[in-house]
Amino acid sequence: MKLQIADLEFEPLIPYEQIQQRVAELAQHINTDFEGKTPIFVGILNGSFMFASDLVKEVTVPCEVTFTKLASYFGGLSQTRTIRDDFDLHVTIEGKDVILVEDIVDTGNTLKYLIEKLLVRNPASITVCSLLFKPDSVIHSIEELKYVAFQIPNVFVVGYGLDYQELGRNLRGIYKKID
Ligand SMILES: O=P(O)(O)OC[C@H]1O[C@H](OP(=O)(O)OP(=O)(O)O)[C@H](O)[C@@H]1O
Ligand SMILES: Nc1nc2[nH]cnc2c(=O)[nH]1
Repeated sequence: MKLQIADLEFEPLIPYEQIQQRVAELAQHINTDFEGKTPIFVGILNGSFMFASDLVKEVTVPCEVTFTKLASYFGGLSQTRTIRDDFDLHVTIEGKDVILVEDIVDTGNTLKYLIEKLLVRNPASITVCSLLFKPDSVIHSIEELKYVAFQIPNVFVVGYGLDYQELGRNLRGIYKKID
């Protein structure tokens, strides 16, 4: 089933059921790895809102949940050089185990920026959990990236929180751009 979003066509890549299954598996890993701890999940808005919501529902260790907002694609297909820091974390992370929740790691630029910013606040640890990872696109490798639901090729995707021109975030599955 093809999908038109603004001027581009997309086709299905990952169905909703498969996403739910992998999200539950990642949460199980987190439950095991963070047993006895109280991590703080930090969702990176906008793209991570749906993933963060589904992920924390499967988490059974006590945890905090908060969000920060960064943007650099501004609805387009490729990254601009500027990272816009829309809103910062307003909770202290000193001494806490931070789990950053991303929808996608592409060049790694967003996470590099955010991790450098948060490290000076002296968290106990920083770990990254991302729904999608494009290994062929990485410019900055992120050693904190421990949990990945799906590795995908270097294609532009929308759905399940991800947008094209701010559209498509509400789609249940993930769709890839048709060339
Ligand atoms: O690894 P990178 O190349 O930095 O790309 C990943 C970032 O790009 C997207 O954000 P975007 O700027 O599109 O903002 P949004 O989450 O509000 O859609 C996505 O949510 C990641 O934060
Ligand atoms: N919507 C969307 N945002 C991105 N940010 C980095 N890569 C992507 C992508 O493939 N799709």
